[in-house]
Amino acid sequence: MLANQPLQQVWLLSLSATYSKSLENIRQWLLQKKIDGIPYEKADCDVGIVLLDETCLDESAVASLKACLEKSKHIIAINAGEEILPFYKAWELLCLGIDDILPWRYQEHIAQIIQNRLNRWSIVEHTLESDRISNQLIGSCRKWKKLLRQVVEIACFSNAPVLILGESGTGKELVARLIHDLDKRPDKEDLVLLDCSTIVPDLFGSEFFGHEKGAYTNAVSIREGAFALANKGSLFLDEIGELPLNLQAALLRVIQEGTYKRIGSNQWRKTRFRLISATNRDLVDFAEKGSFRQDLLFRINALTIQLPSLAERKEDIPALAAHFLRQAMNRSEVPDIEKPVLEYLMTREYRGNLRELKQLMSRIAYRYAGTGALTLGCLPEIDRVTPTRRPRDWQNNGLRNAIRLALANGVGLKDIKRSAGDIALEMAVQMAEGQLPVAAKKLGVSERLVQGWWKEKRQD
Ligand SMILES: Nc1ncnc2c1ncn2[C@@H]1O[C@H](COP(=O)(O)OP(=O)(O)OP(=O)(O)O)[C@@H](O)[C@H]1O
Repeated sequence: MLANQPLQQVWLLSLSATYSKSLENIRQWLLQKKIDGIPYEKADCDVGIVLLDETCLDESAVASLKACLEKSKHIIAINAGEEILPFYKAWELLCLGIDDILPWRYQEHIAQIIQNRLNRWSIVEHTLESDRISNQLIGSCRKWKKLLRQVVEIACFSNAPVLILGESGTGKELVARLIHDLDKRPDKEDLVLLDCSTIVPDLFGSEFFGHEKGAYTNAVSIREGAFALANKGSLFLDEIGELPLNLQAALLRVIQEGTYKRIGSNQWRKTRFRLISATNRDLVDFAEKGSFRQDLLFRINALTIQLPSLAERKEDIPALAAHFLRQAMNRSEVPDIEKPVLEYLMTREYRGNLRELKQLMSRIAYRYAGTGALTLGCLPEIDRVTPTRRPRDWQNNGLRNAIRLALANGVGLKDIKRSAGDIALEMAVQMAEGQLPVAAKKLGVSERLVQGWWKEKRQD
């Protein structure tokens, strides 16, 4: 039974030296409560319980917390102080990635809350290791793993409508299918998929509601619509942002009440499905401009999942490339990908995200000569970076998106310049395999500058 398997280990840490005594008391107390996994004290395990008080959130405490977050999948903070944490401090902790902040004052509930959280996370972690996920949803970067945890938790523990956001080709349909597959309803039926961008307006009613015989000239027999077909299962409305305004109103009632009438019938019918919607549009902006109904938006996004673009998870490109190559070659063993090809794959722009990488890998597979590693020669003409294309294109290579995101988050020009410089230095050193003079040459700067930067970085 998954639920009975504890997470591997739970460790405890005090962020304040003055709290080490209280930490020991709390540890003893948790031990008495026989919570699974406690007491391990290694700092590189699944769950951390961090003891803090409101006075100890200084720079060094935040740095320790960040280090803990690097090592653990989940962190619960126990606030041992007398006072409730001020909102801005609690918010700071949540933004850092802390899962929950429990006030020690509510001691009678803490053990049960921790145990419940551990049980839930245990199920999530074991599900993440299943073949269904590890063989089909490739990626191991922190951002992707965190997102998958969120998806699994939603799928296993909630029936609320889910809205999946993300650029085209980021895996929205794949995630929708995963949510349906992991849904634990005992009487679960099928997933019904409707692409809202392809529905002909005249057929909209029939597609969603179904029709009676004779309802239209061509309605020669009864037709079940998507609401009936999705009963007890899930309804996936892909590209929901493309649904015309007049058609959005018709969706409201069935989503809210679970009742609908077939076209040409006066009889109310019941349906019960999990609604999953997806879009690459900014629906909040659409709603503000009046092209998407605000009330529909509230109903479809009880839970929101934001998928990262491929540019935001570059570390996953080698694993994804190998996965798509395996699919394209239709075999489990695939050739090694030579370093220059990997470098090309890592630095290239992917406007179509994972779908574009997938297509590229099938083009590369097609050119593979059948033996040895994949070399640059396997790149089709169309994918080759020519010197004339490079200068014009390099800025589009995710940089514009990154700057847009930085500005939207209030990051100023000074920090943008510093970060861009740091990244350029880091990459050049990486590409030069640690040889600082070579990196300096690549960057067109003095060796002294690179050495100075390197020294500073190592001190950090
Ligand atoms: N994490 C992943 N691991 C492996 N394959 C993936 C992953 N994410 C997406 N893919 C593959 O990438 C392709 C695009 O994914 P999908 O169709 O789910 O994207 P989408 O966001 O729904 O696209 P669109 O918005 O254009 O409909 C599919 O072939 C899918 O199998």
